[in-house]
Amino acid sequence: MNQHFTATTEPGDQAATQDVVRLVDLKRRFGATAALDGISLTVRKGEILGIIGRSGAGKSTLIRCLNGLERPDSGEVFIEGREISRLGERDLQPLRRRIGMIFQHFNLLSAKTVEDNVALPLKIEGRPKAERLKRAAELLDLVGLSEKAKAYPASLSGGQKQRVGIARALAARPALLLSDEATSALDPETTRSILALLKDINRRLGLTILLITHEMEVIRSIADRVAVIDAGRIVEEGPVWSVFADPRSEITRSLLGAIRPQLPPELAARLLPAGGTETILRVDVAGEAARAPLLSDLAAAVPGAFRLIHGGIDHIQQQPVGTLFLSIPGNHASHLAEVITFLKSRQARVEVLGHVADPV
Ligand SMILES: Nc1ncnc2c1ncn2[C@@H]1O[C@H](COP(=O)(O)OP(=O)(O)OP(=O)(O)O)[C@@H](O)[C@H]1O
Repeated sequence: MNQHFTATTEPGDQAATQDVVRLVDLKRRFGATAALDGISLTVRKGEILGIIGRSGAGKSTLIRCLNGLERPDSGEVFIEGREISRLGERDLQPLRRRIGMIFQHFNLLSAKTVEDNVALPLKIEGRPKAERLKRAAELLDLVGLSEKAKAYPASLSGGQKQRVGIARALAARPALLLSDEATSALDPETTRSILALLKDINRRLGLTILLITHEMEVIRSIADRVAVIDAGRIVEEGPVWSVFADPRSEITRSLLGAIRPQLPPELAARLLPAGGTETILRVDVAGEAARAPLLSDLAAAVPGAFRLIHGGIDHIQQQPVGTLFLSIPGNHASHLAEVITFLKSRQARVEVLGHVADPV
């Protein structure tokens, strides 16, 4: 497994007791398929952890192990420090309430009003009606839907339905909000507003969120850390900005796909494997390397022209992350080697993409 940073918590220390979820070497097979093949992972209090993987990677099996609907063949599932994977139904029920869930298709009850949907978890807990209605009103205010309290789900837009879903998931004051592809059925603008709401609730209430998704854009918008799973294993894990800046596994690169900066197609089509009069470099920078005046320093350090032909610096989690595409004119191996050595000395990652016959 590629580890972008090492865990700093030791069992028993203060930070470890702050873990809302801890999975230890979780395994679950279905016949010949290893749906979970040794997953170890923690969700720390107050953080947003994203789990991303392609279809069949093991995400649903992981969720079912978390809420006790599936028993792992081996390994442990701790929720707020309590191991749940061998508990019976009766002991599981109160622990399940510690996890609020939101779903792709909202799962609202169509015959109940918005406020009754939101209050449902409290009704199941046997809370008095006055308390349920007060809490539902507070939560509808939190998600910006107070005026819809008496409406029925059918009269709401997808985004409004998901806001109701979020309010309902929070009703019983869970320790963890588990979002299972919660924006996958929404258009991009509604997705942005739901993600902004989740981030806002995370900041204001310190709510811990586990986001399960197959979309990197979702991870990029709000997650603090990301774990990439494939074939039941974690193939890469780290702070979102660092995984975006330096994806180590092929699966992560492929999931990043179009949201990783690329050379424009018309330029990419002109690339030759050898020869040509200019060399095209891809230069990836992040963190300190992206804050430094890299290009002016390059110009000062290595005589000879270069041109910036595409790219720029973006920000993920307040960290600069960027990709610059440079054209190095002339076909002098020693000059090119000097440019590359300089860029690498500044912690940039450099890739020779190819050569072009005519100036870009
Ligand atoms: N009950 C089951 N019986 C047999 N095979 C199963 C069962 N549940 C899951 N699997 C297999 O385990 C693997 C992981 O499935 P899982 O549903 O956890 O993946 P996923 O990442 O949630 O996929 P998707 O995004 O498509 O929902 C898949 O190969 C799947 O076919």
